[in-house]
Amino acid sequence: MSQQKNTVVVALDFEQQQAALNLVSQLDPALCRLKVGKEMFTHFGPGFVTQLHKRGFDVFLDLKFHDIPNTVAKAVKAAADLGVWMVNVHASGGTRMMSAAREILQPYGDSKPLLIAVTVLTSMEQSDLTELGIQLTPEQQVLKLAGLAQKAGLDGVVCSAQEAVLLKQQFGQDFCLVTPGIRPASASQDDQKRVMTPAQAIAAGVDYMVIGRPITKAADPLQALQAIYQELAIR
Ligand SMILES: O=c1ccn([C@@H]2O[C@H](COP(=O)(O)O)[C@@H](O)[C@H]2O)c(=O)[nH]1
Repeated sequence: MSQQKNTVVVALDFEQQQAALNLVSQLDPALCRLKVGKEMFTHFGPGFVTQLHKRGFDVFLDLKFHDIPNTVAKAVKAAADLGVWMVNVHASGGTRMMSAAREILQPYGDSKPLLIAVTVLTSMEQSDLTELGIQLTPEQQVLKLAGLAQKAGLDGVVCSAQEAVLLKQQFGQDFCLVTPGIRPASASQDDQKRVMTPAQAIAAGVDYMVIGRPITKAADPLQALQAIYQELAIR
């Protein structure tokens, strides 16, 4: 288990910018990274990301781009120009789309963001795939999409921690696994389906755990984050 990594990425999903900044002011860039998703980016735009950067945080821009290759590549370039630490696209956009996203980042060299592909959303279970006409289990579908992401040269995938052991075996330790759907044992599952506790996720080998509501809706968010690290016994 890594003693160094800043493994928790706090998902900032707030309607009010000030509410998010109030939480951020309690946090430390040495303790966690931050994720900005569709809700806050649609409300507050790149300026919100810049504010987080000015406070010293690494930002995962979780916009899950899914479009034609040219459009996705240009959007990924815009994210790189914004200076984000991590950006993502949907693996179901296909290998050509993912390759275009990777290629446009090449001129950024060492300063390019990690480029990650979303496999099967952690809110989805077998019946959701069946409804879409996909005859594979979530694990099989994740494996298939992760294979496409690796072939396209991406840095890793968003998946459930439930798939982590298999993915690390299949694609190697350097293939980065980013896992939402993390729930401390006492927390509500909310709309997540494929969940694991923080300790289970780390034991399974995930690199970064995305955690939102169990921290952001807690009466004392900093205490909730610290309790997660205590559970992992790495802080
Ligand atoms: O498969 C996915 C991909 C992204 N997410 C995002 O992660 C957070 C999870 O928040 P919680 O409050 O901890 O459920 C949220 O921003 C999602 O958009 C995901 O959950 N699953």
